Amino acid sequence: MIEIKDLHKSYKTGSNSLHVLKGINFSVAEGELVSIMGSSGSGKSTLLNILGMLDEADSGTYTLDGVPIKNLNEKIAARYRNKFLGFIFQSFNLISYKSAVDNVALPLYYQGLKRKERMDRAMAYLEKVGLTDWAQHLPNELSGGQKQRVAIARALASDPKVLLADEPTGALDTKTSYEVMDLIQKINEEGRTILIVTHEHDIAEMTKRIVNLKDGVIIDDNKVDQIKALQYV
Ligand SMILES: Nc1ncnc2c1ncn2[C@@H]1O[C@H](COP(=O)(O)OP(=O)(O)OP(=O)(O)O)[C@@H](O)[C@H]1O
Repeated sequence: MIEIKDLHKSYKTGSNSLHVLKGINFSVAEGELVSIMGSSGSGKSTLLNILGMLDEADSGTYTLDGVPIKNLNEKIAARYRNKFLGFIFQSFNLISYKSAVDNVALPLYYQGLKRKERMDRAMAYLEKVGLTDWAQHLPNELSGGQKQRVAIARALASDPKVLLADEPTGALDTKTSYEVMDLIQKINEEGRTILIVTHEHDIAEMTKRIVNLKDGVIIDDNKVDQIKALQYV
């Protein structure tokens, strides 16, 4: 589903250049649930932004569902992004003056769906995340966990092949974080490929594979089952 080879990325600030990704190689098969871990500044968000086609690498290759992502014009890139990728953010990024159902339905408007179809689909995804009764509420009437559920429903509504989540539990308390991760696991079990950036070990251990970044390189990449088995040796 995802294949990246020898990816490099630097940021230029004035006369300085900061080499953030220094030759990243990894692939993610369809249906995987992967977390990307690493300390602050290790390049996690930079990598996720490139995977999300929100930014481009300086060199290396990125192939998404067999399609090389490079030098696509903005229109084609946007179409690919909408078709293949769904995004979940730490701060939910809901539109404050729109109800839960309208937030979920909004991306479907840009896909050209008619109002009734948008609303039916948005309600179906709200039901999936357990928020049918909250459809008409505004974001500020919802708890953090509920807001993230709305954001997950919105990400799913356009039926992307891959979900990319940047610290999806970063703004939530522990109990709510686990509930959101339970939902993410359920969505993954239905076959959706999911990548999560997190700096929390217990959250990463609720995925199936942990990729560890340090100073712009992958220092280890292991299945969670194997990590857990080793903890008991
Ligand atoms: N647009 C930018 N311009 C300049 N430097 C940047 C830019 N974005 C990120 N950086 C720098 O690149 C490095 C990696 O940032 P990145 O956000 O990818 O790290 P991270 O692992 O996600 O960190 P955190 O856990 O704190 O979010 C940091 O030193 C950061 O300051």
